[in-house]
Amino acid sequence: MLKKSINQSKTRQNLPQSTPPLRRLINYGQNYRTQIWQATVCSILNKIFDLAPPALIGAAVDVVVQKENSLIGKLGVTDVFGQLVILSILSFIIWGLESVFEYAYARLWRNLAQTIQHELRLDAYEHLQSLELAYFEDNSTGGLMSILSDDINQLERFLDVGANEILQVSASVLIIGAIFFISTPSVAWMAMLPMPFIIWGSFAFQRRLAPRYANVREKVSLMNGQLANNLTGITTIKSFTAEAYEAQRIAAQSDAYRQSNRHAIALSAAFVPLIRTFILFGFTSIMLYGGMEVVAGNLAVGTYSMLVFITQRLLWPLTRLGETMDLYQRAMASTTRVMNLLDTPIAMHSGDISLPINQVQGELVFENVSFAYQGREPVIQNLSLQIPAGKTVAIVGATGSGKSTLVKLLLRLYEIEDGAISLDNIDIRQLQLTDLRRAIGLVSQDVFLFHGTVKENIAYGSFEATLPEIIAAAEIAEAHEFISKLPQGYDTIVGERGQKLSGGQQQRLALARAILKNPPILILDEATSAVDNETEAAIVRSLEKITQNRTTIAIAHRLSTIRNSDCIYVMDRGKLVEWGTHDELLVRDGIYGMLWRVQSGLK
Ligand SMILES: Nc1ncnc2c1ncn2[C@@H]1O[C@H](COP(=O)(O)OP(=O)(O)OP(=O)(O)O)[C@@H](O)[C@H]1O
Repeated sequence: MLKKSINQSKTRQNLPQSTPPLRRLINYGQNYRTQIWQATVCSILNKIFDLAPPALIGAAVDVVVQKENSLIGKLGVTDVFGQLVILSILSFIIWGLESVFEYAYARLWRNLAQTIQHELRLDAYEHLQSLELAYFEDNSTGGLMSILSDDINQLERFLDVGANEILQVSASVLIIGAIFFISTPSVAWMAMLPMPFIIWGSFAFQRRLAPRYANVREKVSLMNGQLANNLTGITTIKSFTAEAYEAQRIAAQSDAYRQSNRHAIALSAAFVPLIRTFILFGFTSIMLYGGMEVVAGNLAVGTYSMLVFITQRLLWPLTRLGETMDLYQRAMASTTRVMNLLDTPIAMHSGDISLPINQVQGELVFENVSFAYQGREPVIQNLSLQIPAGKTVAIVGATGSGKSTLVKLLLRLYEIEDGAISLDNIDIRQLQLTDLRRAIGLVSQDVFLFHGTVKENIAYGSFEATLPEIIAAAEIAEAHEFISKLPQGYDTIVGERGQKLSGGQQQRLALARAILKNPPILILDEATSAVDNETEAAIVRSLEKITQNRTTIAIAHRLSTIRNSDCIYVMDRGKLVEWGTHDELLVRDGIYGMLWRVQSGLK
């Protein structure tokens, strides 16, 4: 299924963002052309059979008034009862077919709506996952959530009923218009008179409603952003007793949403009454003029009653156009947002060179690397560093000096501006992204645990791992003991973001996760900062075994944990200022020497 949707997104062409949303949607839906045609045919056939009863009523009146001279009578059945029997049989057939096609179109449209919303959500999610981190920094989680859920649901609602409604109203107008012009050309123009006004009115409404609904979607997104942020930060809200303040902020966002909806409702509610006025004009004209024509003997009674019925069938459904238009406009506002997401270009492209994990040696070279976050001062400047395969190096330096940024550049979470980073002499931009990232195990400063069990969280990324392997990794990370004491051991649920565990416990699970991944390159970014000194010492001891013959980069503020590294690099404001072993750096007596003295209490 995943593969299918990837292929589907490949077959559609990217249209410019200025393209009308409906065209963008049709372009997206080209893979469903067959289903759309089938559903369209069923909708139209259903409408045709739905329009037949007025003709039957007209024929029945014709039979009882004209008797053997009726239309059916002229076909050869002179007996009135026989004529009525024929009409009854016809009614059965017509109503039966109408029901069959109603079932068919409802099933087809509704399933199509489900399929398109499912595929669109998957496509949008997969695309979102491929976007670079900077995109997520510029867009709120809540806002993106509202695109993936609300906006896509809005589209589903329109496809569910709206598309059929538009088709059937159009079919009614065409069929009934044709009947009118064929049967009674003299009064046909009267029934058609309101049409140009209705069409003009609909377009005028659409134009004015579109920006109002775009505004509604924008406000929903802002409100969801705020809600998601507050739910994530609920502990902070409580600890700062900011509940009233936050409730007020949500009230303001919710009110802005309400106001934007009011603005849209003010216009959309006026649509139906306005259309009704036009319709009334057409309906009463037919009734008056047609009636007078019957009295004058220019029009048959049967034709007259059919005309009155059919005018009503033609014009009244147009009042429903208001609701459909509403659904349509909302859906188009949502389509624009979903399509904009789908058309956001992927800035980070994978290279072509494959480097299977079992062939990685682990030699890393940074060569004159420079980097700045978007719109910020440079964070890394002209930095060069070489890590031989299998060695352990440490990076230390003041907070904000760019250590974590270096790791993000190595993982290609951001693209460097200048210079080059290579793994085993291959520029990482030429490597397949998945191969590069599979080769690296990262325990980052901010641990993220998923809602699920301890076991699942350790095995995240190593989905095939067996329980003994998971336990072995947990033992190295000094996590086995506390896990065993949890109520359900390895099956204990950790809660969203791991909130049912302490900071140190979360960190050890993340460490176990990286150890289980068994990558040729291991990066420990403050991996033990949240555990006590004793546990940290135990972890460092067990890590010493597993970091042998594995390229390891350790970032740490507590220098005692990295003193045995093969080389220690000291960073200061984006540059490497000192490097060497622990002893060499102490002799040098620079920044490292000073930091060491402070931490070991010598000064
Ligand atoms: N996503 C980002 N967008 C903009 N600026 C950023 C971003 N991430 C980090 N920075 C900035 O880049 C600089 C380096 O950050 P980095 O996280 O690399 O420092 P660090 O040395 O790892 O610090 P610490 O020891 O506190 O973890 C900081 O000034 C920070 O404000």
